[in-house]
Amino acid sequence: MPISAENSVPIIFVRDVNKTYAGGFQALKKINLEIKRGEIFALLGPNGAGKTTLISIICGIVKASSGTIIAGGHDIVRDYRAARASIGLVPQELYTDSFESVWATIKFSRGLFGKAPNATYLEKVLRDLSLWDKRDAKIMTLSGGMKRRVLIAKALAHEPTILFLDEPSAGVDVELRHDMWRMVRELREQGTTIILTTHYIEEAEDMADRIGVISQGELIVVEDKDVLMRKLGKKQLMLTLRQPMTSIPAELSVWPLALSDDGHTLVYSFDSQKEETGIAELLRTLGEHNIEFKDLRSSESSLEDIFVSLVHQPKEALE
Ligand SMILES: Nc1ncnc2c1ncn2[C@@H]1O[C@H](COP(=O)(O)OP(=O)(O)OP(=O)(O)O)[C@@H](O)[C@H]1O
Repeated sequence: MPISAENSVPIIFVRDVNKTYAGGFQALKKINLEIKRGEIFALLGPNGAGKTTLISIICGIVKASSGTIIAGGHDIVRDYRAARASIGLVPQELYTDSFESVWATIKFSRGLFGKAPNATYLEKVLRDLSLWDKRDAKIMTLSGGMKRRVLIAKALAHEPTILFLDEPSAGVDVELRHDMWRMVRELREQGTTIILTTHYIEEAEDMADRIGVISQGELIVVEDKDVLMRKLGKKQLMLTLRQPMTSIPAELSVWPLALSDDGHTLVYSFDSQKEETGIAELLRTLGEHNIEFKDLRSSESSLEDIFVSLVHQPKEALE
């Protein structure tokens, strides 16, 4: 999407949002977040971290205890209808046991947001989701996967500029996942902003422009995916030894080395950001001590490794 003054303004502002549920549990702690127009933003976090709560607040389903949210230029409390009209939400749960047909349901959804009928657009949405043949079927007769497709069609029926997908891949088959991600990419190309939560971290690694990590109600990181991977990613060099070891020799104790349980592999962790990785010196030192290896390979941490270290030792990971 071309950069212009209009699309450089974030499409969602979340300011100092707190949420304490009726029982006294604080699910969100002072969340501040800006979502850029036209980006794919992945919100990651372990179970119960507060992802659905945050999405539900932005979509006006749950009320924040304090704080302000502007979505699509509208305050979500003072100007709820206008804010909500700019948002499409694909929720986690399937509450679609309706007697209505697929077509009637999405037509109704569009009307709810005050949009003029547009059969051509709705047909495209159904075709893109392979639902066109099912347009006259009653929703309650559809399979779980088909119902999920209907939820996506419903969310898109009023042509929202912001689309939320809450755990879109949970329990869906490969085909639907492919269709969904193809659509998401297409929507992004047309300028739609997409915010998703997912437990499939490889998916966020594939799809997202930026990543937010939420843990115990706090947003601990918001970063460009590539920057995050570069900044927090660690590399490892694995050396398969010619002779297994029972422990790391004392002369190598200054090196950050680990030995595999079977004693066959030495693992050297290094910071790929640094100019000096230390590999050349390590290999020289091994040679001096007649430690021979028969194979050598390197690996890079995945977003999943980074996510796990962030959630378990946020301070260490961010230092
Ligand atoms: N209506 C509610 N009343 C009280 N506590 C709630 C309510 N809804 C959610 N919570 C609690 O708030 C916390 C955050 O829940 P939330 O559903 O936002 O997490 P999540 O990150 O979406 O988790 P998951 O990955 O499991 O979907 C959890 O501890 C949950 O038990």
